[in-house]
Amino acid sequence: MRISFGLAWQAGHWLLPVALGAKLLAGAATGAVLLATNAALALLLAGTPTVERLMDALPVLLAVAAGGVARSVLSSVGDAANGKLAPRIDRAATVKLLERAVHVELVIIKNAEFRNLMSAAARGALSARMVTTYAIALVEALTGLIAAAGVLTVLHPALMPLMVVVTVPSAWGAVRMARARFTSMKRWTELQRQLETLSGLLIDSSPAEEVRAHRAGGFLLHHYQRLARLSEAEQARLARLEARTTLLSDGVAGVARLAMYGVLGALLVSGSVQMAVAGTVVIAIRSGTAHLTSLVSAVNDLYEQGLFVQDWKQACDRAEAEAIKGGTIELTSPPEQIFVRDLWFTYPNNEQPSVSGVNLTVRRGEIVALVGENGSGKTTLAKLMVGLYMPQSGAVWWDGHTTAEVNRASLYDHVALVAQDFVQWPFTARVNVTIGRSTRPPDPVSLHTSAEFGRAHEVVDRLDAGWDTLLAPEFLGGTMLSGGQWQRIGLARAHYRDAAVVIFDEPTAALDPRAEIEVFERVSDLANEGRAVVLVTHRMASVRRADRIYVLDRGEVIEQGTHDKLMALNGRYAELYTLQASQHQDPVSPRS
Ligand SMILES: Nc1ncnc2c1ncn2[C@@H]1O[C@H](COP(=O)(O)OP(=O)(O)OP(=O)(O)O)[C@@H](O)[C@H]1O
Repeated sequence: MRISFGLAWQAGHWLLPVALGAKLLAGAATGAVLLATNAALALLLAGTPTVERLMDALPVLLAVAAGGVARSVLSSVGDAANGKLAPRIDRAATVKLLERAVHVELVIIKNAEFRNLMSAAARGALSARMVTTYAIALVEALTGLIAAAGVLTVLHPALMPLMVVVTVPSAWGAVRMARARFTSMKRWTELQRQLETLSGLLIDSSPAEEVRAHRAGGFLLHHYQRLARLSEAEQARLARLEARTTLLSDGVAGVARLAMYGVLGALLVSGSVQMAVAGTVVIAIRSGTAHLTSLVSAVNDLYEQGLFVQDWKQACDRAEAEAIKGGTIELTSPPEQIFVRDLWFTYPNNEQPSVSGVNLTVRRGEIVALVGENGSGKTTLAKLMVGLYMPQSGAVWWDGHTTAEVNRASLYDHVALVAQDFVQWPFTARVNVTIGRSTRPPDPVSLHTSAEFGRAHEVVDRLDAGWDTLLAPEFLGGTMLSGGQWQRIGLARAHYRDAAVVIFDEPTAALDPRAEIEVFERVSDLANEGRAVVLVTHRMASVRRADRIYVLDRGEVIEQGTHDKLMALNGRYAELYTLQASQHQDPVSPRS
């Protein structure tokens, strides 16, 4: 509640005190209505009902009605204030989480444990508004209950215990069911997530080909049915428990109510209480029981949602602690050279380092190629070079400063990235390119040049709305691009970024041969224009023109030099190159 109230204050200032205050007064109004009811009954039941008696009681009856109206108005004011506040809390909590998440170190954001925490936190952000809503309901229920108990005590000291006796069975039933629902919900949530995953696989478009061609649908459906039956069994168990609990608590409450009427009768007969008081007692106990049930359910809901809010808080704190720290040195101009010295890097939870004792240099105007078999550490090394990961030992120097010393935002300003899994933004084609430099207003001239660079104009020319076409088939009016068409957009984006250091990580994997050759020619142009280009690729033919080639094996540089030098060495590079070249040269006889 403390966390949610903090958010509520930030998001809506006086809305929370207004909501709480209104509900508090609504609860107090319940007490006033009960007292007025008692007074009205006393006047009406003082003797045989006559018109005069009714007229005498009229002001008190009007007070009862006014009290009821005031209670409803106050309660509605509370609801309205909360209605305005809740979405604001939602936004405040979600934005806070997203603001922190966007600054978390890359290596942490990819960590599975952190990912779990983040998905729990996303749910927790929504729970923050619910905690406030339940807290407000709790205030109303608690004050209503206190008011009913207070009125009973004022009427006769023996009456308060009567209410306790009558309300305890209902409270017991409510608590028992709340606990059972909470325990069940924890089991049910896991099951529900599995069910959602399975139904997603059956409905979504990306696995659709394999679901059909490999006929995986039956297998998935079978599992869905099995889990759904488990979920049904859990719900049926809960329904049975609820029926038993309600029966028991209602039965005991019925007996308790009988006892209450017995005691009330005895008090009436002994003259300890008046008939009017007895009537008020019945109303007060009913009101008290209703408030108590709301109270128990509000406490339970608060507890349940509170756990999720704690997840949210934990994720926000963790994200803050794991934020990119970086140094204070601002890189105002691009580096002339990047050199890597005795670099070591191990991913969290991995035992083997992915980069071991690497030394390399790349200067502006050069193309440096990283080659090696799958998992040899090429991508990791490239990310270390541009400060996306921080080395555990050794350093990456950008001229005279290490990547650990500089302000990382100022460093990223000089980096363009065409990653293996570059993002297919669910925006228009134009935004998909200009997002490369989203801090500047879109520039049509640069857009045109960059589209030429990536041969993206050929893709855009064929789109119905050209640059304004939405590249997201999942939204209305959106269209779908092929893998190679997307890659062209990705290349244009990296070019549009206009950065001095460009990382190409398998930039042409999905391109047709003609486009691939053209792109590699343009990569050379980028270097000629004075950029430092790091090229990660398995296309051996395209690394021939690199100024230096580094061959990696299990995180280590095992060979380095120009194409000619490495071929003459007749080592791993020569082996990989010859292997790939022979695929195109060896005569192939048709299968008989
Ligand atoms: N996020 C990660 N968490 C843990 N280990 C990782 C992560 N990313 C990569 N690795 C591991 O680091 C090693 C090097 O991976 P990297 O992606 O750098 O290789 P690569 O040479 O680029 O491979 P490929 O040619 O297949 O793209 C691999 O063993 C991989 O399993």
